[in-house]
Amino acid sequence: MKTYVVSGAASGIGAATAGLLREQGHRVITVDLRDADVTADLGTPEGRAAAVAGVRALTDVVHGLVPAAGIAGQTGVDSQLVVSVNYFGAIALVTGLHAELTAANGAGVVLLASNSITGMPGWNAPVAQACLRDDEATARAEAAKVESVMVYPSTKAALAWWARREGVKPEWAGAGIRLNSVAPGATETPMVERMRADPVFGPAIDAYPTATGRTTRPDEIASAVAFLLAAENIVGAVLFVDGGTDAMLHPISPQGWEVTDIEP
Ligand SMILES: NC(=O)c1ccc[n+]([C@@H]2O[C@H](COP(=O)([O-])OP(=O)(O)OC[C@H]3O[C@@H](n4cnc5c(N)ncnc54)[C@H](O)[C@@H]3O)[C@@H](O)[C@H]2O)c1
Repeated sequence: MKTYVVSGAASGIGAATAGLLREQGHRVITVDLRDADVTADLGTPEGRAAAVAGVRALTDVVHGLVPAAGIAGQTGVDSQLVVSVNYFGAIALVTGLHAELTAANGAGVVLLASNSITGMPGWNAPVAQACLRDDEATARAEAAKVESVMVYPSTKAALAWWARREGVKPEWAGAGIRLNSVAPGATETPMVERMRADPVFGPAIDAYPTATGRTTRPDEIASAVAFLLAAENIVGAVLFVDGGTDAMLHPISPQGWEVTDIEP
């Protein structure tokens, strides 16, 4: 039995992930605004500190961490809150639990990115850059200039890039901690229901093509997360789970080479 920490576990993908890990016989410590072992607001520095302290009070060892708490960018949602919850709330859990992850001697971390990182190419770069400099004040200031819908993919691109950049460093890979990301497409959770109800951006949700002809179920994301948690030699991967949307829109791998480069 391993001990996993899942944030955002009160709903959607986090709930499905916590459920699957429990079914597999593991202990799961949940973190959320509500209905969780550790109740904390990951949108504030105080809340993040309380979340880390709350988890530490329950365990000395964390075999895997899934920071799934997040909010969508949509009409009426504060762009700055999207930055603070989605990026800084997730990274604070990972860095704050470094000692407990190291103690596992082979831990996995799976960040929740999004296929919007390639599906919405106009996302705001200054926000992502400030996130990656760990500069929350600038990231929030840049976010305040744009619609939250374009800030959302910035935070998700920054998460995926952080896992690739940091994942190969001695303090993570050398400590046996594998950092990876899952990039879901539209997944049938309360978040996507709220986005569909958005009068401006709602229609876009179901406008993206999929090769499978359907959106993704939360349990399908949970399976991919559980796979990456257990995959012992995968580092810095960005695993798209989106029915083929990314492959259809962009015949370019995350490594930067084009599929046409290797075709005869
Ligand atoms: N559903 C999708 O289509 C989709 C697609 C790509 C990525 N994602 C990502 O997957 C993750 C889970 O999304 P979901 O669809 O399950 O959403 P959801 O709204 O169903 O669940 C999100 C959870 O995060 C929690 N949360 C929100 N703000 C918080 C805060 N400040 N502090 C602590 N907890 C907080 C909520 O209480 C909720 O339980 C998110 O990071 C989201 O961006 C979702």
